[in-house]
Amino acid sequence: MIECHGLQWGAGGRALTPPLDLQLAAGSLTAVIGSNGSGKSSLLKVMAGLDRPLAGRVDVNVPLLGGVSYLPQQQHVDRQFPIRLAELVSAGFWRSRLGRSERQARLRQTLMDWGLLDLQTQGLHALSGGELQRALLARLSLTDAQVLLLDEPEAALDDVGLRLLWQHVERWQQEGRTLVLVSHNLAGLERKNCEGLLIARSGCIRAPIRQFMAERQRLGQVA
Ligand SMILES: Nc1ncnc2c1ncn2[C@@H]1O[C@H](COP(=O)(O)OP(=O)(O)OP(=O)(O)O)[C@@H](O)[C@H]1O
Repeated sequence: MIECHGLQWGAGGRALTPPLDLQLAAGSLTAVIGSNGSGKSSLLKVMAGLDRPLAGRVDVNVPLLGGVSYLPQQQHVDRQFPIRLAELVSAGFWRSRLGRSERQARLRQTLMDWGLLDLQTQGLHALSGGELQRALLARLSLTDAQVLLLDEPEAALDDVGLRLLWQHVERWQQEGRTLVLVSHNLAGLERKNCEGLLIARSGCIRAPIRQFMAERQRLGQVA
């Protein structure tokens, strides 16, 4: 579903890792891990088509428009932008074929699912960090995209929010969607039994998260 061929990425013309060759199957869940500044978010942006690679290429076997959904880190959201929470979430309907009444029903249900119904008329500037994160995830959960790229989806969420997130991740997997998420929460990922991709200057390593946990001492800092 996602293939990287000799991929190099980075800022200011400086590649962050040696060339990466990678194949992620449809329906897979991959956690991108690595220390601060190693290049995880930058990799996700290249996969999402938001940044160009320095070398090599990424092939995503779905249309980039509508086939791929990207969850940014919330510091990239302009909180002064004059829209209400419900309008932000509704952006998930972009390219949807649902009619007006179906959209209204689905929006209401999604706001309820994420505990946001009472906040739907609130401006973005008036939301807490966790509320904004839930809204961004609610927007993502309205899309039909087959590829979901999530940059630190756990950020700012409380226990209830985390439970909702992982319930959705499970559902998206059952629906056969391909998920790539950036995380620093290795212990949490180990419990989900997911695949990892360690981003490091010396080279990227792909292995189950439990293996990274087991070899933490030998590998040094991995998240
Ligand atoms: N717009 C930019 N201009 C210049 N350098 C940048 C830019 N964006 C990122 N970088 C640099 O590229 C490197 C990788 O950044 P990136 O955000 O991908 O790291 P990360 O692994 O996601 O880090 P973190 O765990 O801290 O979120 C860092 O050294 C960062 O300073």
